[in-house]
Amino acid sequence: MSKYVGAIDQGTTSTRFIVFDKQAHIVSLAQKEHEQIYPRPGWVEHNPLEILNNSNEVIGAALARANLSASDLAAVGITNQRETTVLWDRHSGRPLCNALVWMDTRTDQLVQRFARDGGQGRFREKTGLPLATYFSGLKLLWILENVEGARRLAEKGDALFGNINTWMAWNLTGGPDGGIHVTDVSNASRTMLMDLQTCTWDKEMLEQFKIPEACLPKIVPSSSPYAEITTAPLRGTQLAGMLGDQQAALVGQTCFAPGEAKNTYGTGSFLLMNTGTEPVQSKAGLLTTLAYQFGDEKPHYALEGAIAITGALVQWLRDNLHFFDVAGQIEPLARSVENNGDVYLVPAFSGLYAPYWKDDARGVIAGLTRFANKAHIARAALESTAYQVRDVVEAMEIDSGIPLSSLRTDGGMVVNELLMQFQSDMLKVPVLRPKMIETTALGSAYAAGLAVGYWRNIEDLRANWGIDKTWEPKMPDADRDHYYQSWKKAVTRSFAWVD
Ligand SMILES: Nc1ncnc2c1ncn2[C@@H]1O[C@H](COP(=O)(O)OP(=O)(O)O)[C@@H](O)[C@H]1O
Ligand SMILES: O=P(O)(O)OC[C@H](O)CO
Repeated sequence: MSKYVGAIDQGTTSTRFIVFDKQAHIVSLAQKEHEQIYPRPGWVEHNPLEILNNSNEVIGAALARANLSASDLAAVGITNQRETTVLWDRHSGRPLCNALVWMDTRTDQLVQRFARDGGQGRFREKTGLPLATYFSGLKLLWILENVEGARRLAEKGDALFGNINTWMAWNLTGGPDGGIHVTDVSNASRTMLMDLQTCTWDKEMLEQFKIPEACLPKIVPSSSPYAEITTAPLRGTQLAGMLGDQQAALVGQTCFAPGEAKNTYGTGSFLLMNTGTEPVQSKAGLLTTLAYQFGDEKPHYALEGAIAITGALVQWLRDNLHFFDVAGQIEPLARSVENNGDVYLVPAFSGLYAPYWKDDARGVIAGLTRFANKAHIARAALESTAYQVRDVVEAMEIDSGIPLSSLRTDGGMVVNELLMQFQSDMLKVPVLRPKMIETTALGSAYAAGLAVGYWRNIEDLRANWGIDKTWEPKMPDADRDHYYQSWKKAVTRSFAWVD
């Protein structure tokens, strides 16, 4: 048996390759950011070929760094930014256009069209998702309607649809020369085209959205020996795991029991609670989603509070307003003032996701006075993450009937101690940061490792989890209430901006 397992973590901002050992320690890691393309307000694109090149680069770099070769890996898993949509020519392997990123809002007209035709309730019951610009089905429809030749090729099966996991798997396993065209249940559940109960493409949804089945991948479990990788530098390794990144973090945090939950703080933030082997419909604005399916076991479901913009707001302060040069500098800047100076920043850049689902909301800064300065805005930006997480925690408590007793966290923002303390204060529960915060990559490594017997069962995985640091709530109730009520007021100011 080889010594390690590898994970390709293709996120919104960057691509990582991480090699893990059996105790879930990182043996090697390489990472590279890719370009964010903003052709118009509300549009966000990635170049799928750049992502592919970066992925090959980081795989090569991580292996070289630890002096490893493909034969040292028992298996490889993929985890990915979800919903982001690619359509490519199956003969040339070239994408027909840039990938439409999950936070892109260009499908707002399509959303309105289908909302007018009714169906919202029925779509939600089948797919677990509200009609919104977020999901892949309408992004694919937009490409079919707007990119020349796309529909003709897709109907003949000459153009293939995939989220980033599918795009990567196809390329890793041969591309035009026999690459597998598959997606796992967790990713498929974000297209709005899959029936949650049967885990198959839903004929009625395909018909409604006019999506030709010929371009769709086969839906497979999240953990299974899919195929051998045929391209260097991983040639000969089994591709055996595939999970949307937020579901992967749930697995990486070993939230296998109903009621167990985690929150990942990255570009956006995503709180997922395992609800067991039956889907639970949300009444409070959450998504019902596939969590994972290991081999031929029953799939597990989750309730999800998806927040579009959290870490992306830090990037926006860095790149668009030039407040600082690197993301980590937001913490000393925000700490340089005593509090937010009554400033609230609602980052509704892509509308508001859970629990509001307002496509027509846009960002606002509320409460500005002559007193407010750059540091107050930075502090308000960090705080907006914690308020948004409280919004989805409250919804989760309504839907699950389970009060949150503590929050397991991970993702790029959890190094920010000011944020972690404020989060604990806003939720009035302890916030836990595990020793391993690369839980997204770890989750897909777990899926791949389980498929080939590298780990025997989920008990092996649970044994690897441990806490690095805990933050306890210490803010007086009156202050907590003041902050959160002001936030709720600011949120209403962002509504109904787009006509
Ligand atoms: N010290 C920090 N404080 C606040 N935000 C941070 C900090 N360091 C990184 N970030 C944010 O974390 C995000 C990156 O997290 P990551 O989990 O790698 O994201 P993704 O998986 O979405 O690509 C970026 O949006 C960045 O702005
Ligand atoms: O790449 P991340 O970590 O920002 O995650 C993006 C989500 O998968 C979008 O649904």
